[in-house]
Amino acid sequence: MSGDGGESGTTARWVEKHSPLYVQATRHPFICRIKDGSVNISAFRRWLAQDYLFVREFIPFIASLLLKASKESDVDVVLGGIAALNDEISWFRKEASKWGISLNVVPQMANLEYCRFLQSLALPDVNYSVAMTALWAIETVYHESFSFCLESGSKTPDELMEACRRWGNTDFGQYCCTLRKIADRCLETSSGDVVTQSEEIFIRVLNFENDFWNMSLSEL
Ligand SMILES: Cc1ncc(CNC=O)c(N)n1
Repeated sequence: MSGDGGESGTTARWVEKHSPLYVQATRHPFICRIKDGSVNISAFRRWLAQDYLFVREFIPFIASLLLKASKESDVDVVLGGIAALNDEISWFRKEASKWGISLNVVPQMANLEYCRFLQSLALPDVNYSVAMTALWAIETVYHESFSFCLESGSKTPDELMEACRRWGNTDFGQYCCTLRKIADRCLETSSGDVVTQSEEIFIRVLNFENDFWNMSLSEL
């Protein structure tokens, strides 16, 4: 991170300021149990089906960012994110069939609420900096969580490695780093009101991610 501004930008200050919440979202018991090999496979199966529904809702949200981006390089980055989702949707279908899971499930409350939040952020009047902060936070929580399961010494079960690599790999980490730089650049020239709104959105994303993991762990 050193030298790329990662320590000094607005987003880095927020991660520091809200670190208990950030750690809760990125080192959740669901993730820790994947990493130590003790995860209940039925929890993983529940997560997979629910996350597929989430990703379906994530597509219109990221498409809304494509419409709002004006800088050519931002358009390229967001377009890359959309292209990756195309591959991701195929992966969910393949993974579901491997596990014998139906993707035609009812969204649970935590998922419904998170998806409703995404829909509200996709509205045309939502500021670009606010929406970009959300995209950075959503992607970064997944990267930080799943890359943790790939660290040496992890006992991540073999059959879960593909999921962990999908969001934990260094290319995805690079994408998150690029999103962070875009968000920081936008926030630098945003009004105080927009900066405040963006920080609130960051906090809400962390809470939604935490609730999503809780939902995946809960016995139903
Ligand atoms: C709940 C949640 N948060 C973030 C991501 C990662 N983004 C796209 O895949 C995800 N799949 N699910």
